Amino acid sequence: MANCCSWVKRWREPVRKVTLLMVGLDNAGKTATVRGIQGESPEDLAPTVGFSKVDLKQGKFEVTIFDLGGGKRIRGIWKNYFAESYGVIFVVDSSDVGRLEETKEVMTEVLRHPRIAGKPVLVLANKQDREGALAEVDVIDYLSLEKLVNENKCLCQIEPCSAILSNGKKLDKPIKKGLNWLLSTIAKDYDALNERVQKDTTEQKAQEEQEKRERAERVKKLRDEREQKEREEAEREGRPIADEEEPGIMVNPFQPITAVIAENDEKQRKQKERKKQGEQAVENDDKVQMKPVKQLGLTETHTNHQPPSEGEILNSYKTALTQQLEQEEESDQQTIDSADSGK
Ligand SMILES: Nc1nc2c(ncn2[C@@H]2O[C@H](COP(=O)(O)OP(=O)(O)OP(=O)(O)O)[C@@H](O)[C@H]2O)c(=O)[nH]1
Ligand SMILES: [Mg+2]
Repeated sequence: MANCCSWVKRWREPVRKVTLLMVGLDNAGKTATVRGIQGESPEDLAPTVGFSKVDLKQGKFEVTIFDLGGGKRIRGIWKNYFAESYGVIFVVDSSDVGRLEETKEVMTEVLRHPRIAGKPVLVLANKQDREGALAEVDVIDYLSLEKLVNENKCLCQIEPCSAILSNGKKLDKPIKKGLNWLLSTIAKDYDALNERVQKDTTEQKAQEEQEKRERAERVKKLRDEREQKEREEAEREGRPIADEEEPGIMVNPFQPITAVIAENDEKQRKQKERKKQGEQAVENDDKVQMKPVKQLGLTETHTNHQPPSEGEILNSYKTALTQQLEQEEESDQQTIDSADSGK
């Protein structure tokens, strides 16, 4: 009867969405672990550049696991995933004693982060199949794990395991046990965790938006300053202001300089030709009828449409190049932003 009641209770439980973070140093075995959880063989692994996202169903849970790259240069993006995580899986290479100090530093930083502290943590002491791998107690000792989780009020379980032993059909038992512990711990405190996740993610989004706005303003300010400087320089040197120049000599910033020079040479040649034809026309007109210069407007027109000097060409090329660099800088920044936000 009791069994029946608990089955009904479980059956009536709503489906819960849970996001988990898989972190740890590079080469610890995170991707191998995730592959096993997915029911795949942990073969042909390559270092994770950025992150990979895995969705799976575990009983009443719809689980999303973010397998984050552990390389030194990638660790900076981890914090972008803290807000939305309900729990953490920290994978440790128990056979690499030389990196346990680094592991400890990284783990300390993660657990004491305000968006992680207080959340449940599963530590997988991986690569137990390797000779010389540290036993569970030694890993706890090396990492001062008890102190660390107590200080940060994280519920914690450690499982000695071997991700490599999962084989498509069967997940390494300790990993399975650990995952079950993590999900049931989250389930017990789901409402509070969920509320915290919603609040933290909203705050993080607002913060990201604010940073984006500030960055856009900084870029705009830089551009305005540059344009102002260019205007002043142009005024001082008595040459036309860049954006008021004839659009014909505006250079396509994606062309090589040789193509730009050739294009401008061609323009100059055509202008010279037009000028010559114009002069001939005037001469012919003169023969027929003398017209006042003002009416012809020839002198004025020629002054305005004189072929650009080499300096002007170089200047316009410089402007175009600066604009291109600025665009590249902006798009670089956007690439960094999207890598940062990771999604
Ligand atoms: N012997 C042994 N090797 C393992 C085990 N788990 C992973 N490996 C190996 O360790 C190497 C790194 O595994 P990954 O899963 O790619 O490591 P990772 O933590 O995802 O590394 P990054 O993506 O660089 O952060 C691979 O060659 C795996 O085959 C294990 O339990 N035992
Ligand atoms: Mg990986």
